[in-house]
Amino acid sequence: MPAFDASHNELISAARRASELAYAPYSRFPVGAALRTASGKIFSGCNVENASYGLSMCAERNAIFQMVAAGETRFEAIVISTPTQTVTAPCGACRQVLFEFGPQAQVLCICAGEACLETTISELLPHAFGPGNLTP
Ligand SMILES: O=c1ccn([C@H]2C[C@H](O)[C@@H](CO)O2)c(=O)[nH]1
Ligand SMILES: [Zn+2]
Repeated sequence: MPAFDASHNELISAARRASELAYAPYSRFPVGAALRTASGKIFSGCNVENASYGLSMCAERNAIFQMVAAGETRFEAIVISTPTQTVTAPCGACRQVLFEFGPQAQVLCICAGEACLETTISELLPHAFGPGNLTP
């Protein structure tokens, strides 16, 4: 079954809710992310910026870190939500971190407009470097 069939509505609501909690006073670009783990749990995150701009953290990585801190290391699907007219796909740093914990994961990017992007980590990060490369 495709990863977005069963509970995509729940993930979409969680990602939208998360974007409302974004701390983005500098970019004014709120992002929310919500992922579903292999065990069926949902974790979400928003972007959290800082006056020292470079310390800002993306929504996607915050959602991943919530998952890991709760004892899970595998996710199957992630929704990324922005209140814009065009969709936002994860940045390069997030693609790398997403690959670590969900190399087969489905990715759905949604926005306030009609546009959406349904893709995969492997499509977003082809020929990825990952844990498998470290084993001889
Ligand atoms: O996929 C993305 C792209 C950007 N941001 C955040 C980082 C920064 O706080 C703001 C503008 O880049 O949006 C995310 O959270 N996820
Ligand atoms: Zn990012």
